[in-house]
Amino acid sequence: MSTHIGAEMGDIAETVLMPGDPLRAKYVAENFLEDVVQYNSVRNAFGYTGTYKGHRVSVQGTGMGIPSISIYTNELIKFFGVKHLMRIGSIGGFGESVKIRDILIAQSASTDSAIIQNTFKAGVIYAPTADFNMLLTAYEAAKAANVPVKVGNIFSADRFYNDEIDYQQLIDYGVLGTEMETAALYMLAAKYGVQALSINTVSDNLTTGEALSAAERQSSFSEMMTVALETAIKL
Ligand SMILES: O=P(O)(O)O[C@H]1O[C@H](CO)[C@@H](O)[C@H]1O
Ligand SMILES: O=c1cc[nH]c(=O)[nH]1
Repeated sequence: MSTHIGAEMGDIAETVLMPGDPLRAKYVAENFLEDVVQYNSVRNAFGYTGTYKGHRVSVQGTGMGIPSISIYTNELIKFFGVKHLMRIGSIGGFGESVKIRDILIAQSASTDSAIIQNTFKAGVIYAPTADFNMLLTAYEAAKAANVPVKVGNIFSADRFYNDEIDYQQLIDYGVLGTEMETAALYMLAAKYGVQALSINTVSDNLTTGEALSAAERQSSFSEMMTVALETAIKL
């Protein structure tokens, strides 16, 4: 048992899917997993373990933002022995070439969060990076499922509402979209010697103003979950 996860060692699989929204964790458990056991309801950050095609997989809601995902990442690794952490998130796309419903796999994550400066000594700007084996496996799973997928740098923002940031500069430097967790996930996975990947469905586009309806969001997210689960069983 840890401060924010009311489970025992062994209750959580070595591979954990990590949506920000706890209700997305519930949706995955109810629609994609078999023999499901709910192991966490502390703060309504729902966590479940079940099987997918006979392989044990867990899914844990992480909440929004770097402070929140950092709590769950630390506890999953340190208290429950998790080895593969896979964010399944939503993301705002940048530029006209990033389409609604595209899946963006984060090869790396830039950030305006202070976690990098607070971790490394002055002068070092660490680059949080995906595990290559997980990334390659997920990319191949997306291609096999004929799902539109792009791989590259994303931006893990400290603020959802930010009218002071220069999004155009990020676009000019090839950043694909913005969410709020991946940089911390990758940095902490590296710190503890485990593997992490962030897979995100484009729910809206900050350049074009397009956005998915709630119903469209659900079916598009299902494609991401299939990619994530097909990846999980190959690790
Ligand atoms: O849909 P999730 O996984 O929560 O991810 C995105 O959505 C939230 C903001 O609405 C942030 O957590 C952001 O990263
Ligand atoms: O953090 C996020 C997630 C989805 N869309 C955004 O614009 N930002």
